[in-house]
Amino acid sequence: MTLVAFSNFIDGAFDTPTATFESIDPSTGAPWATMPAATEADVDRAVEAAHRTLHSAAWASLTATARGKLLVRLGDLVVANAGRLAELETRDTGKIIRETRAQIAYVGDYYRYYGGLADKHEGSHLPIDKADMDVTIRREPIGVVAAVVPWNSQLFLSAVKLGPALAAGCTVVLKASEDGPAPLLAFAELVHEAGFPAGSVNILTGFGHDCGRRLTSHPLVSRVAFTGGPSTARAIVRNTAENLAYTTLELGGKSPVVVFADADLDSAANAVVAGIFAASGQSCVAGSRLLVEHSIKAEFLDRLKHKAEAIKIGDPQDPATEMGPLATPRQREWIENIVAESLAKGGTLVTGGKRPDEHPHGFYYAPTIIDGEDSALPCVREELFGPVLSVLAFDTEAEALALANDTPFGLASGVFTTNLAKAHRMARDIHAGVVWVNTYRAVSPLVPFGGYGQSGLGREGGLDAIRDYTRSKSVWIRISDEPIPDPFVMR
Ligand SMILES: NC(=O)C1=CN([C@@H]2O[C@H](COP(=O)(O)OP(=O)(O)OC[C@H]3O[C@@H](n4cnc5c(N)ncnc54)[C@H](O)[C@@H]3O)[C@@H](O)[C@H]2O)C=CC1
Ligand SMILES: CN(C=O)/C=C(\CC(=O)O)C(=O)O
Repeated sequence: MTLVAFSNFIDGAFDTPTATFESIDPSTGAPWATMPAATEADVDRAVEAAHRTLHSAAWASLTATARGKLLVRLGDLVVANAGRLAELETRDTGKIIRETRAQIAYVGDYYRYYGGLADKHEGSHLPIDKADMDVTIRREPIGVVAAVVPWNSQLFLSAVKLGPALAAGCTVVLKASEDGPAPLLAFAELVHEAGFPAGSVNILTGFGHDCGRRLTSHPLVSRVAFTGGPSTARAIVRNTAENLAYTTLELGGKSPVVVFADADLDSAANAVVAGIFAASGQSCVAGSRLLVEHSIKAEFLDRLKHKAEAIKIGDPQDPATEMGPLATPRQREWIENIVAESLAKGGTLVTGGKRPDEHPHGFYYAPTIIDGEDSALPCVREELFGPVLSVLAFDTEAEALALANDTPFGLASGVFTTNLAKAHRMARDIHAGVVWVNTYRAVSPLVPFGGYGQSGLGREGGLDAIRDYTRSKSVWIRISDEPIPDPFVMR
């Protein structure tokens, strides 16, 4: 079978790669494409192009309004090409087509949102406490941005970086994950078609230890926007010791979903399924810890077991499929090891815990529920990034809250109750960047997103994200005609 060949997009052109690697279709386990493995020299060319463009007359002459229009155009192109990009993402990552189509069509709204904001983030004029001075604060683009993303939801996770970065007037080098990079390399064609000047957006893929390391430590990079795992985040922070780049980190989670006895249990069960089995659990916000009130535990687990066992597992390109494979064999082995260890240490398997017999090829893993009853079990502590739900029970609201916060992570959470006061108390007291009440896994370009603790640093989405791609310049203008008084004291 002929493999489809992809290229890096550097300085406005698609390169002939010097090194390549094969990309595997997770639903078959067979290679289907060759991807460029960006070398350190490729990274240098991309960063130099971004830096040159940032300081070019062409970029400087693009007003914020004009940049905004380019972003809106890019959003429109993403929507128009959502079907094609979705097929590529599904092929390269195994994420089901139902989800990739819908998610990518919505990604268009992220570019439109930041396009609209491009000429609305303003500097300020200060009511300065000195009569002979006039002080304004300019907000200037921070510089060249290195955006580094993982393999799940790559178009989405790129949009929350590229959108505010370009709106702020930065130029960007975006590194797609070495796992499933096809949709981002195809997205580069749309950047080109939208009319962004050569060098303003560069997109490449390669491995973390050389391409990622060089990019995030490059002396011409001023800003790193990273999404990925906590151990990679530590490596990135060490890399940025070289360039002192301002860095934001969107990391993993072990998000609790708290179901009280007074909840609408049908709705809660659907939300729990959405939280842990959608995207085969490969979501940073996966609701991987179910905390359920003791009095309804048996009934609720029974509902979940039936729903989990009814999930249609299959070809991710089939619109009827509800759960596809995991993205990589490495991911599946990690999950299998943690599940085996958790069962050996006393966890009770409610359902799943194995590769589905009817899918011997590809990296499939069955929807799995483990009744924990011990919050020290590895499946309760570790982020699995897979379709594995751990269940713990509580008797009181205080106990539910303590369990919810019993994790070094703090990305997302869900609370299911019909008691408004209880919902507000839980929303106030849960240590997480997002609390969903009577819903789960809802996102919007308008809403900031990010974690507490080991789940990261900084926020993406929403108005304030643009600010993180700017830095302030304070301009002091003396407006007195009198000569400067005593030169030996601070003004
Ligand atoms: N908070 C959020 O918004 C999200 C967080 N994630 C997290 O991402 C993780 C899963 O994705 P993976 O691809 O396995 O993550 P990963 O951390 O292994 O890789 C992420 C990216 O970092 C690059 N990288 C690896 N080593 C590097 C280095 N030394 N220097 C620079 N770059 C390097 C990789 O090539 C890839 O592009 C999970 O922990 C998940 O929770 C995933 C999606 C969203
Ligand atoms: C990051 N996110 C919300 O802002 C949710 C995602 C993206 C991801 O995990 O990659 C999701 O649930 O898929």
